[in-house]
Amino acid sequence: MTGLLSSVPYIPQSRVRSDRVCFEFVVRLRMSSLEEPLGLGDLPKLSINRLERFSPSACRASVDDSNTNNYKHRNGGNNQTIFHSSAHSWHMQGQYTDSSCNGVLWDLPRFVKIVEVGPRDGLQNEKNTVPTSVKIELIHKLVASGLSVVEATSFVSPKWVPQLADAKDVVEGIKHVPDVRFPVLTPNLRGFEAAVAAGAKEVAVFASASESFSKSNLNCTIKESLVRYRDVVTSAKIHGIRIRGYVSCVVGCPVEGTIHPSKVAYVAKELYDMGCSEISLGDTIGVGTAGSVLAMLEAVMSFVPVDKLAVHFHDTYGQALANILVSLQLGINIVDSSVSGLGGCPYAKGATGNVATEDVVYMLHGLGIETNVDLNKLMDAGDYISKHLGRQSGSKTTTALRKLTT
Ligand SMILES: CC(C)(COP(=O)([O-])OP(=O)([O-])OC[C@H]1O[C@@H](n2cnc3c(N)ncnc32)[C@H](O)[C@@H]1OP(=O)([O-])[O-])[C@@H](O)C(=O)NCCC(=O)NCCSC(=O)C[C@@](C)(O)CC(=O)[O-]
Repeated sequence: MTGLLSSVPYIPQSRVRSDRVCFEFVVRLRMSSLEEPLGLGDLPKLSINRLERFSPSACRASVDDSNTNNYKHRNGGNNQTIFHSSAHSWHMQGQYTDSSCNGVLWDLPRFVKIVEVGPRDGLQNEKNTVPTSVKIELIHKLVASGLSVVEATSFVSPKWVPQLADAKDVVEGIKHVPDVRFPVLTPNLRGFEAAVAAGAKEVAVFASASESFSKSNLNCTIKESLVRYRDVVTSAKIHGIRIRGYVSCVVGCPVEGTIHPSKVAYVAKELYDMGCSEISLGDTIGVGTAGSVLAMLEAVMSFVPVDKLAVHFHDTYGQALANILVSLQLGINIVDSSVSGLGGCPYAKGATGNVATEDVVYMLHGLGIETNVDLNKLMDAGDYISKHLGRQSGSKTTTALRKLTT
């Protein structure tokens, strides 16, 4: 038993509670000795869903000096204010009160990398196929706003996702754009090879923590998908191509309901161990809350370093920003989002769009966190695609700000 206990990972004491250690021990033990991930009934009844009270560590030094006066300096000057300066001071970017230092907001990252998934996740679910030229123009506008990673399209079966059947042409239309990363989704080696042939320099594979969702999204079991992805990763390494791994249904599945954190940890660890450089955790149907997301992240963080994790929230229940905030507090600094809140998965009925990038940027800038994104230009990109789709932006920030300025 002592030998087994030594395999429990070191956990900083400030973040330890005995039930968490026990939980991690059981997960690790199970993962090291069994091929299958844990089932819901496998674990002793642990109170992992109770919110752990982290002892607030010292606030970031930058919080002390963050206010609207120095925000311009901290943010490179591209987002000082986006309104007429006379009124609406509550909207000022980067505004703090002293409460940010009293332990309510602590340990937030200084910079968050936003992975814009609108052109892929956003458009894959549209009823009417968006013309290639519109997709390319949208990507250019997103890049112009300062976004440095834009997931462009998918090399999946056009029978499964006809909306993205023009993947090759989209990649062709953006490949001259410098200094921006354009990952594309690949479900198998065939998709990977097509992506590379088209000129893609970065790909993403997507597994699921739910067996049912894996079947409906990829037509294979979780295990089979991981075998496929091992081939993709091997090939990606040969080509020197960076590869991201997604885990879908990290909190809930449209068929299975609640997904246990250990199942998510299992798939995330497999993807990380095979060589994915970043693991994006997707709440595909947007059912997570800060409580369930915290439990899930803690389980995953026992196996994957926090700086390799990204979060990907759909906003079906309006919880996405709260979930992002709790993720930031745990140390995650990569956030996926979709311009205008576009999106949804064709194989996840009822799921609405991703959290709107505009709303994420508004929140992050309000917290004094840098993104290098210009909110005005981002809203222009959102207006462009919303106009094309013939509907209002799904971003609350855009809706509110447009009301102020028109
Ligand atoms: C995996 C497959 C292909 C299996 O599909 P299958 O039907 O089991 O496999 P298959 O090998 O029989 O192939 C079916 C047909 O597709 C072709 N095919 C096969 N592979 C490719 C390829 N790469 N590119 C182009 N064509 C391909 C293949 O050649 C064949 O054509 P046919 O012979 O009938 O004419 C299919 O299930 C598929 O494409 N699934 C993708 C579904 C998808 O894109 N879902 C949305 C993305 S995931 C998501 O949104 C979640 C995420 C990532 O955002 C995170 C979150 O929100 O939580």
